[in-house]
Amino acid sequence: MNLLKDKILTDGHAIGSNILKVDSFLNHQIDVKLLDEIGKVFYERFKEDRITKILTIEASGIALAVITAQYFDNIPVVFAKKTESLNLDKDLYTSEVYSFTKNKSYKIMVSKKYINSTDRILIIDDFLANGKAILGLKEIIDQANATLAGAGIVIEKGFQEGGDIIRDMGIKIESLAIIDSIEDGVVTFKN
Ligand SMILES: O=P(O)(O)OC[C@H]1O[C@H](OP(=O)(O)OP(=O)(O)O)[C@H](O)[C@@H]1O
Ligand SMILES: O=c1[nH]c(=O)c2nc[nH]c2[nH]1
Repeated sequence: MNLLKDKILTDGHAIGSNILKVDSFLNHQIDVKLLDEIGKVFYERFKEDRITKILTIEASGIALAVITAQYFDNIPVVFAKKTESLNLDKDLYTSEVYSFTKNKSYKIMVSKKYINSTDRILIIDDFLANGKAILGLKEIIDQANATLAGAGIVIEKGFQEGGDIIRDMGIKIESLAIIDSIEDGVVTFKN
């Protein structure tokens, strides 16, 4: 997606050779127009997949999931929670995710009320790095006997292992920008 790649080149910043900082438009301050264009592209890539629900993980995936859902006739968005709270149901699907950016593992939780066996789920997230977030969400989808129809990712870091792991599992992934490398502050793309 050229609009996205141009935005990464103009407004993204490398932190070392592993982290891309895109917090001015994607995961802290949000460029709503860009997100809207991203939502349209995800719809084009998954419109034949009979998606019934979008699943993401808090926090960064939520805005993307909501804007994308509007193009799928306002299907529900469910986001996995990372912290226990009094207003969270007790009957939960859970799994464990290691966060690459936070360097720690946490439990993710989804109420059993919100995913069921007839659902065909589209996972939406801002980044794919080592694939832990997608794998954790897949585990929850599997527990619910629902179907994982695919994953829409805004930025895949192609130099980390997640993309290969997920594709080798036969899961459809659509990444709108795939980064080949980040070297001396310069970002190059694969796609
Ligand atoms: O492929 P992975 O190695 O799982 O990396 C991708 C995940 O990492 C980031 O989440 P983070 O833990 O930084 O939380 P955030 O959504 O609050 O930014 C990002 O939002 C993805 O969910
Ligand atoms: O803002 C981010 N930049 C990254 O490089 C990254 N990798 C996983 N999650 C990420 N989030």
